[in-house]
Amino acid sequence: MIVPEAFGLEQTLSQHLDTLSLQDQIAGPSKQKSGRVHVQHTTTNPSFTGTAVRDSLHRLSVLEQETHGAEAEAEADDARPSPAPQDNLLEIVSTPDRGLAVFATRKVKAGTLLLAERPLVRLQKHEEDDPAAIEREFSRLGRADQRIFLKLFDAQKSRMTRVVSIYYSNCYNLDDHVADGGRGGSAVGPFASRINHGCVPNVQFCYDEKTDEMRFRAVRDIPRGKELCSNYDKAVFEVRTTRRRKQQIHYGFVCRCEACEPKTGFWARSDERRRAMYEALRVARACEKECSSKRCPAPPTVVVDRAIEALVRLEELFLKEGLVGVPLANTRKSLAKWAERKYDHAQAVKWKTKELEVCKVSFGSDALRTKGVEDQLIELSLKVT
Ligand SMILES: C[S@@+](CC[C@H](N)C(=O)[O-])C[C@H]1O[C@@H](n2cnc3c(N)ncnc32)[C@H](O)[C@@H]1O
Repeated sequence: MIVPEAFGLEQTLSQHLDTLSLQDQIAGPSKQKSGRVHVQHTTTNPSFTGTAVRDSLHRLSVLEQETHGAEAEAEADDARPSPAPQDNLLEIVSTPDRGLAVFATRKVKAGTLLLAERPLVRLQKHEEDDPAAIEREFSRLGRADQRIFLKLFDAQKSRMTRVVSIYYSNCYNLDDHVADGGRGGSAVGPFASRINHGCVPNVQFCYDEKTDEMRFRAVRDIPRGKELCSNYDKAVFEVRTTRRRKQQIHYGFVCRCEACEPKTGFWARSDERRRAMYEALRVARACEKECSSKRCPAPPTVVVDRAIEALVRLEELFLKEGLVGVPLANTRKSLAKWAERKYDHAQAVKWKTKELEVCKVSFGSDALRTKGVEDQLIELSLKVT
């Protein structure tokens, strides 16, 4: 995910999301630093369609068992531990129009941990803007890892070194996944870097600070042969033309997912749903502003009810559109907060329980956020008479 904040990009409605506690939606590789890079859609990947590409991936998680080469064995020293998913759930395939892509080799259930890998390169928050820091971390890699890194996607060809450009083309933001005072920053993972963007993502990124692992879980059931996609953008409520403009400017590609190039009546109405999401967010945001004003110590019932109505609508829209990961969790979190403001603890428990369900699926039971939600649920339950 990446770090629009860290790379000085426009905030637009993500500011609204902050207030609504919807801030940690972003989940994809970083946008290129605005003003510094002219991103063009180029691919250095081979374009042989439908061929599993395993040459550069011998040390990567899910393919590890079947692809250990002598060289990898020799250099596998500085070695990341084998990731949690041990069987070959995923494969990397070259596509004609979007470079390499990750596919499920068999049906997986929502909540399945698909990938867990330690970063090749990770930077602290204060270093992300510093090309010398990226070069330094790269130079500390073993030769095999350097080769893997240099084969990753490079979104641009000029103005910054290849190593720096590859870092910005593939890094995920870690800030939302660390405890206060934690290290945050961003990281590039060898396998994670091959996951493409989709506007209706089926995987959710999460970083585990304890194990230093980048993890991806299925947020819905994924059929065999389906591509895994994460959402690179926070702004899930934008319509396809806006998304496209941003994708072209910041990443240099045009998404052709079901929401961007609808082939059914249902997906043809995606923009309608996203406009309605935007409107619901706008109303909830206005209520938040009203309630946080100093002149309004206790929120009027009418405002609370308006906010809840808007957020319930938003929740329905997310479910309908299939945005069932972080956006849904954050909406339920906001609903629990508004129910509490109304002293309706039973409703607050209901929404917190629903938030917890999504967190377990999207982040896993041991994730920081999931554990935090569990604690909040216990506290809330004590208030229910
Ligand atoms: C982090 S890389 C993802 C893996 C990449 N396809 C590769 O070959 O390594 C990000 C780049 O992949 C391509 N990409 C990602 N999602 C895409 C999509 N939905 N449609 C077209 N290209 C996409 C873009 O070139 C983007 O800048």
